[in-house]
Amino acid sequence: MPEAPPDEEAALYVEGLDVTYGRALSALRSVSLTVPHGAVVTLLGPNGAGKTTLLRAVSGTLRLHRGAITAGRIRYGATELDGRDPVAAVRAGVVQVPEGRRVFAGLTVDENLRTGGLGLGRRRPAQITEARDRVFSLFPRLAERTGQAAGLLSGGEQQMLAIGRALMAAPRLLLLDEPSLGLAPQMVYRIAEVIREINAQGTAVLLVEQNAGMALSLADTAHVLEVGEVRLSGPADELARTDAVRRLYLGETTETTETTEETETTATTQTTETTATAETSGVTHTSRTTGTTEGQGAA
Ligand SMILES: Nc1ncnc2c1ncn2[C@@H]1O[C@H](COP(=O)(O)OP(=O)(O)OP(=O)(O)O)[C@@H](O)[C@H]1O
Repeated sequence: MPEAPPDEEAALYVEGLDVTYGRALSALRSVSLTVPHGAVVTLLGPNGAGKTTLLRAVSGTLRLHRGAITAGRIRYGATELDGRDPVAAVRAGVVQVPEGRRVFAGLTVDENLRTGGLGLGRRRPAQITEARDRVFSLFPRLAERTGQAAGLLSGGEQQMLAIGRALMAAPRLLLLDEPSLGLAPQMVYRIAEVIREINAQGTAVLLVEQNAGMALSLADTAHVLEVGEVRLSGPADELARTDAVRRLYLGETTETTETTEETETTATTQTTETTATAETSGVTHTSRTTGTTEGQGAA
């Protein structure tokens, strides 16, 4: 067994990150967060908030989408990640499962899995077998369908395959973009179980999810992104009790709860010049002064 890295060497640090697409579109502003070794961290937020952009920046796939980091930094342990080099991210142990279950429809399950971890260069056959065994123990259905074309799998099975392919690179940090999207409730439950299992085996997870209930039940820490900025951060269970999250992301009609006495910065606050943060019961609200407010519902 390789020696486990010290915690800080297997943690993701995003510091003051700005990302733009093209010349004009600012998608992220001053975003900072950490994914500690072995943790599950979730990003919530409405459509267009910048969640996928953050995952792309970390996985080095920004340039493929004509995006670029214009300020701030990302590092995984000692490795600097610049948003432009997916191979560097994979080599550092950071692998993304993109939204939309992208599998190679014309290739078999086995061939799809073999494309996982290609950026790692030459690996010993034993390492590949070990990675495949891990995938098959998590997803026995894939083991039964190794010779089947991926395009003929159900939506849930394709999602399993997409996650399985990422696991073939033996990531220490897995980036998951909307893994439950469009799946039947039973399959959503299964995917949640799998995420828990992957994490229990020592892989940290940065999870983007529209299904906030599922995401908050899995995560240690949660951040709410709105219009490119982190607006709320804290332990997932505490965030789940705030009025803003209950109303906007968990679909509840809220009355003020016993646990949240603070004035909330809701999803409706926009724009800004100076930043103020207030901490109450572990939840950090980041609000911007001089802002206008305007309704903006959750997706
Ligand atoms: N390739 C691109 N080119 C230009 N603008 C983009 C591109 N990808 C995303 N954007 C814009 O960047 C902003 C953030 O988008 P992003 O997809 O990161 O948000 P999101 O929170 O993941 O939303 P969703 O849940 O809809 O995927 C949006 O305004 C979006 O329109």
